[in-house]
Amino acid sequence: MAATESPLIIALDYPDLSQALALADALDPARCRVKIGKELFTRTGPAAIDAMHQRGFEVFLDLKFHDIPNTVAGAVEAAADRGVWMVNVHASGGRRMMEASAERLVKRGLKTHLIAVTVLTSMSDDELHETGVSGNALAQVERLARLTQQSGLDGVVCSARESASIRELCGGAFLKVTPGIRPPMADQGDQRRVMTPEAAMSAGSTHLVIGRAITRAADPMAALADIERSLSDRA
Ligand SMILES: O=c1ccn([C@@H]2O[C@H](COP(=O)(O)O)[C@@H](O)[C@H]2O)c(=O)[nH]1
Repeated sequence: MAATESPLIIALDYPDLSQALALADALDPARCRVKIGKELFTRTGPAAIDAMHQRGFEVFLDLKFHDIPNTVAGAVEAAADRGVWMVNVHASGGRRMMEASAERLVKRGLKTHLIAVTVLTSMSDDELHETGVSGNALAQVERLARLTQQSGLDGVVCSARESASIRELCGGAFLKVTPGIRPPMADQGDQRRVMTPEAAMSAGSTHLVIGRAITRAADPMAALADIERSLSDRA
């Protein structure tokens, strides 16, 4: 499997494998990675991962594990044994959960990147307050990013609006994987903390997760090409 230099990760949020494969077969693993999330994985199980690997893609398995330390460490190990490039947990699961997961990968010599979700990009400050968090999203993302780094993980999932702060706080090598990416004029949908691809890269995101802006476009490959062009114009 060839590693790509591209920051783009395409979210394959489909209800069946055939739709995911139809897009994957049009994509080039040298130009992007793919993300398998809860919907596709719950429908297909590991078959989706294996199918993407057979096509040469590096896979981000986005199952956002959140459970007791022993359970999450076992799930992370199982994902890494499947050969995925990246897997994630919820940072709000706490230090012991994240440490147990990171230590399990080190103990087994598994190279899968382990990152933690801070505050979902669909959440506004008001929605966050409803869950009992008193500060705003930025303050909570910063708190959880610091905890994630101290726990030995490789980076976080955050919105691109927080990337510059997290770069400042945790350094450039710490991964900032940012969903909530919307090209100019694109429908925001259920996302609340969004940014354009160019602005996200300028803010310090290391990877951009893009789903519906490509998968629901009338011409997904043209939508991808537009995004790539916007990023190369910026460089
Ligand atoms: O905070 C988060 C964490 C994960 N996601 C996932 O990213 C994609 C985004 O899809 P779009 O269609 O581009 O909005 C999706 O798979 C989410 O599960 C996120 O959006 N926010």
